[in-house]
Amino acid sequence: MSQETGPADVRQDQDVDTTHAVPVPDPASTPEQEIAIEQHFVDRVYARVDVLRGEAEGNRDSGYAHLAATVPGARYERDVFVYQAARRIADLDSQHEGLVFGRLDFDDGKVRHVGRLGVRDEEYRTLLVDWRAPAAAPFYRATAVDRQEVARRRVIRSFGRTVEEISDDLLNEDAAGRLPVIGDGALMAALGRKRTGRMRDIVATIQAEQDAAIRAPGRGATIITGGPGTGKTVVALHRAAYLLYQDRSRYEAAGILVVGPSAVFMKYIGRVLPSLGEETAALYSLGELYAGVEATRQDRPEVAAVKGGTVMLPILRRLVRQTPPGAPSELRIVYRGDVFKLDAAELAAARARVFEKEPRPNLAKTEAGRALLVALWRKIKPVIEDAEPAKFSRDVGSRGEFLTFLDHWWPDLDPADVLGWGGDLRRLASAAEGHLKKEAIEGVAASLSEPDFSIPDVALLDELRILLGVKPQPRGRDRIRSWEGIQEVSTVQDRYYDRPERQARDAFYEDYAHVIVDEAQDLSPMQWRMLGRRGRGAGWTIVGDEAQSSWPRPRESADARRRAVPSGRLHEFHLTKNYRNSKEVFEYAAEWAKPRLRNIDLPEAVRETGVRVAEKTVAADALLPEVAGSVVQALAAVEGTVGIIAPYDRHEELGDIVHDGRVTLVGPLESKGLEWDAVIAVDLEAVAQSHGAGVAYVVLTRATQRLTRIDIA
Ligand SMILES: Nc1ncnc2c1ncn2[C@@H]1O[C@H](COP(=O)(O)OP(=O)(O)OP(=O)(O)O)[C@@H](O)[C@H]1O
Repeated sequence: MSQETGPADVRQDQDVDTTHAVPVPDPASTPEQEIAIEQHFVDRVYARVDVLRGEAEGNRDSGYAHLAATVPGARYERDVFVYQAARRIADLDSQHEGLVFGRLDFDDGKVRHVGRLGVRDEEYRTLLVDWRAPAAAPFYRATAVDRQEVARRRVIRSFGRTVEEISDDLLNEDAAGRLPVIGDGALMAALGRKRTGRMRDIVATIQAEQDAAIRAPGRGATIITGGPGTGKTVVALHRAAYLLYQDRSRYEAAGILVVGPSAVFMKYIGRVLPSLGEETAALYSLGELYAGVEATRQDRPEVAAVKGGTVMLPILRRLVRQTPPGAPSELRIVYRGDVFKLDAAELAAARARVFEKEPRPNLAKTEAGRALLVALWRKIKPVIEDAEPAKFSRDVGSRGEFLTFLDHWWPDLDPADVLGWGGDLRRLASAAEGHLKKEAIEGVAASLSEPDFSIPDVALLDELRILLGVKPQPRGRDRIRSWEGIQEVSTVQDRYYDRPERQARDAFYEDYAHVIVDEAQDLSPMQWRMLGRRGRGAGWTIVGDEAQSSWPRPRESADARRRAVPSGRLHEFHLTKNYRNSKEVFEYAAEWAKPRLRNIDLPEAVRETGVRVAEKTVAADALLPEVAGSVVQALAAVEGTVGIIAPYDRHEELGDIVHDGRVTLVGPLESKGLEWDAVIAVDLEAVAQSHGAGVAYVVLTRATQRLTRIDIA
């Protein structure tokens, strides 16, 4: 299928009529009657979608392309089906979230329904407007002050194909006698729902300030800031879906990269885009952006602070130039009856000459062979006066023993091996001389000698890939699927949740059209460099909250960010309402954080629960029973998830109490971006001491309903 016949054909714009007729409303109608009215409409949409699905299934077998080219109108059918229905309906069905979720009643009596995708009726008139279309904007933007001719906004909540609930918002008071108003606020209902451990889309309740950020232009850099729980993550994901809708051919062909802090976080957000009917973005955590590595280990904060800094650049450059372990220290050859040798110092000098010509060792093998021959020639020439350089080079340069020596002396280097050299204290000390203090060298060497890579190591590996000149691996076919027909639909879910499939492109792919960075305040300069490489020509969406930062040198990071993100137009948005925490939880967190964090950006929490934060202090040996008891209480008090956030050195001790599927135990850094209905925050002062007050503030702002803080006496 060609991109040209893509979604632009099925976009609904303001210049076409996107409203449709409905029975005249009865202001005295009951909730049940109103639900029945919406159910009737929802049934009609699904019936239409089923027809399209059936037709497409038939068409697939009888030569789709041919049909599309010859039958008038068939192109439209094909587009609707292949680009929208086939890709999305299976997802939407299995999400149990309604295809139709919104309705606008205008002052003139016309009605527009808004849904997860656009659907037209038999006569190609709009039945349902895609939420991303301009015609859907009033659903999110209209307010009592700026009504945009909207009299009533209705949120329709369904389970699968069944309408369950309606919630109305009357914007035009004068319409009260004409329109029924049902329900009490879709937003509050959504915020109060139990959490399942997977982030949900917010398509039915996007707020106006969020909508503006979602619909910002794709090019240039969009910066979204806001305190905890203001919806930065969820907005960034809706933005990805919006960009795909806006310019599908561009964003699908070149790709959108979404980067978040940890694998746990990527799993948490992994369902949002499919539930919006999109699954072609590549979702990577910072520990996964080097192909073949899935780092989840955190370094100790002081080690991470060194590894993430640009101080690593000169150190890596020196490391790359070191003699590889196991390289021979002497070259001997026999030429015309005489023995000639290059000793360790001469070999080192030859190595240095190679680097003068080509700094990337993996691209310098020919140069390395040449340097050895030149060094040998300098010895041979005075001894064998009639020797000819060209003949000498040919003879010696093609000998098996010479080539074998070259292979050992100048092996192809793998970034993982070279980074591993840093685990050798002597080697690292030599590379880091003049750049790092002794304790820092020892800490980094100890961490690099671990058997697995840590998250900060991934940016170092990526830097080494460039410094070494690693040849690009044959990339194979991009894992973007071609969506030629209906077969694709049956396994969308299976494949999506199969981890590698959320990574629609390989980790080294560098030509993204858009890069979305979440929790950007935590990116180290080395991580910015790694991301910058992947989005040289991209638009960027950068989302974060400085107060929640765990990176100790924000200026250095800001500088690296400026270099990574191409200069261009800047679009800035600031979100002001906290939708996650109850007022009680957030006020507690804010009071704790205010004296400890500068320039803190405090949003307003919109929801009250009446449940105050519980504080307990226990002796160290009583920690386990206290946490266990709090977990039991929390499980009884909330319907959804319970999170224990504890310093890493407590995990072994506390691991035993995690039996219930609703309970998770995470470290402070993994809690970033996540949320639970109830949170048990263990030893907050220790968290603040080792990771900084910003991370402790993160811990305090993860609970939607209940927070228990357990300190150690
Ligand atoms: N308009 C909305 N309608 C319903 N729920 C919303 C809305 N906006 C945000 N939420 C919910 O609020 C919670 C917080 O959102 P999100 O995680 O995106 O915030 P954040 O700003 O990234 O938070 P943090 O910086 O603390 O990690 C989520 O459960 C999200 O679904």
